[in-house]
Amino acid sequence: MTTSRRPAPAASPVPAFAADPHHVTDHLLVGGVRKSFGGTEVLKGVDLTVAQGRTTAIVGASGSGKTTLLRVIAGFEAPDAGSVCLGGVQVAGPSGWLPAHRRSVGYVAQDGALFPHLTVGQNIEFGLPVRGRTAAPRVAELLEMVSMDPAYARRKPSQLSGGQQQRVALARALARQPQLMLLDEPFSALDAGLRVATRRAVSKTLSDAGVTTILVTHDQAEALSFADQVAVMRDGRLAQIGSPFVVYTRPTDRATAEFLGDAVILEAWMEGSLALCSLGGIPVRRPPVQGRVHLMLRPEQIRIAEGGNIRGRVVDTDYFGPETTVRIQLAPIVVDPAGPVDPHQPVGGEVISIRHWNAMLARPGTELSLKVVGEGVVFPWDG
Ligand SMILES: Nc1ncnc2c1ncn2[C@@H]1O[C@H](COP(=O)(O)OP(=O)(O)OP(=O)(O)O)[C@@H](O)[C@H]1O
Repeated sequence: MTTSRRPAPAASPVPAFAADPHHVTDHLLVGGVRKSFGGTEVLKGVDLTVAQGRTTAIVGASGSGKTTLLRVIAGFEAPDAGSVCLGGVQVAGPSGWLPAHRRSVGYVAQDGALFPHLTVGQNIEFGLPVRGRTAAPRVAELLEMVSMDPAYARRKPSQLSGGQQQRVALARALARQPQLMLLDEPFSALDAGLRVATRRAVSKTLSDAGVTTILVTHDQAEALSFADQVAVMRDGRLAQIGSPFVVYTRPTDRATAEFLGDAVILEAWMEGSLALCSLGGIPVRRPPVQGRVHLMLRPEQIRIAEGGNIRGRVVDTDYFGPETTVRIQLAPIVVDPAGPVDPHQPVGGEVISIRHWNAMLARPGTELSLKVVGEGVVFPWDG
């Protein structure tokens, strides 16, 4: 997130027009959007579709272009190329431009950006058609929606914590009853417990109201739990778009796999639909290549199991309360010296990380047997 961003000039007075009628259930269509700042291309051709009333999380490393994309959708920046359609109307692009205030879009910035001279109540009223006493019940309702006591309405933003300010910013955005809500890391200032509770409350409020929502976040777990669809942004492009389950279990490349959570990555030899590696033959659905590959499994797919046919020894552990990360060195694979020589035979010995609930079970040096559940994903070998 950068701080000094000026609103985009109205690109042209050309009126917005109705787009392709086949896309009526798609609330938001972003097509081929490019945006540069001072010769640096920040968005390099972004395509994104969000269905009416659904929630998309855009996740990606700092500086990958998430906020810029949100600002283009909101109308605070004009794209250099490509288009944005909202509810079948082109609001940015070669054939139309609608300024931000006419897009029925709510936007909650990373820093909340409340008006410091107004009270909390007046900040929220800003989005309401009524003011003062008439607005009070609705202000109270909106504060409750973001888990705040209505008594806060009389305070100034400077008398609130960062997390409370963020929740007031959400309430102010909700007051306008936008059809599309853009949330730029709105929960990042909240502590862990409040963060989960506020996220649930906001998600429920928005989905009950049928508001299409886009959430930008750094937090992979937040993206996976909040959204119907996750879009992974990397270096100005969306590297993968899919359901949380699909992007987590079937990432399209190694960088996406590692960004979305812990991954066990092993050298393997792909033969048909089996990846042969130090963990045995792991089934892979629709492998993109044969031969030498990187195999990816999630740590929770590797279980400590009595009688499991993979042997390993605990190297060390990291205790996290409900679970412990256990680093295990896989046993070297013993090859029959009298048997045929197979150059693709795995050799074992790699160190992998798995998770286990019982920290006591996994003291360093303990010998364990393991088994793998489910399928792996493979990526072409890149050395
Ligand atoms: N108005 C601007 N002028 C110049 N450069 C900008 C402007 N807005 C964004 N950038 C640059 O574009 C790049 C992407 O910024 P952006 O804020 O979109 O990333 P982000 O993925 O949201 O990052 P973060 O997660 O840290 O907020 C950064 O290098 C940033 O410095």
